Amino acid sequence: MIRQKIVAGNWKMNGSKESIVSLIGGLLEMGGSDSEVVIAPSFPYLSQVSEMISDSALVLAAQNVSNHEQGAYTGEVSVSMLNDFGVKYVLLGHSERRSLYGETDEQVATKVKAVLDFGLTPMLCIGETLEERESNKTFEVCQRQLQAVIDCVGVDSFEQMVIAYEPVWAIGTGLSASAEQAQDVHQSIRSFLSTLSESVARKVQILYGGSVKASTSSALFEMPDVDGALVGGASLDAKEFIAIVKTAG
Ligand SMILES: O=C(CO)COP(=O)(O)O
Repeated sequence: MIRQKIVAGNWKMNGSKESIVSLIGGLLEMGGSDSEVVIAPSFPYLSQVSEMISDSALVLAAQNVSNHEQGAYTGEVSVSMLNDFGVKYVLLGHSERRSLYGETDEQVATKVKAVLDFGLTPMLCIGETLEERESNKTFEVCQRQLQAVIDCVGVDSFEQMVIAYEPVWAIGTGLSASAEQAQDVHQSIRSFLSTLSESVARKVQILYGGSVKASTSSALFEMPDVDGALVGGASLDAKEFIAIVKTAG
């Protein structure tokens, strides 16, 4: 089964009206790619970015969403609002949301459901902390985070989702997992899913995230179960991000 690679840039809480013009300008010079190239700006810039990329192959993502449809939820943003701006993917369960804003596995699962119900695509982030890795709990943690979503939406829904494995110790630290470490976890995620659904396990794209740079991405992309990358810091530099996209082929 050939799975298309996805290279996604999570801009996190970075950028301004002005800086985005030059970042997108740089990305628009990239030319064609066999991979799907995705960018996730902060909410206030979705409109601006959506307009700037409308004639390109770049795909829009959001970094979070509410699990409610509408109403008295001050400060929240609904899936239908994201849909208005042509968003395709929604990052959910990013470790920064889990650790800094207390999102639980169950809350993440209800957000996944809201996104799926509207026909957009969740990009579900999972991954272990350094402490969990050192106590050999990497897979247990990933499986628990996946299971909460499976319990809520069923395993078949994973055909309409993307998984991003992001070990917390590799995020923003400059210390990427090695290609072999990533492959190891991606393979165990896929084999766990295959016990529930062969077809989901074959189809679901599993991205790696955590200090991805152009100098490390080609080794990662050569791994059979690594279907792309979720890039943080390096996605704020058009040249570096394009270089990563190029290594995906
Ligand atoms: O969290 C990440 C992407 O969602 C990874 O961030 P860095 O690439 O900056 O480590």
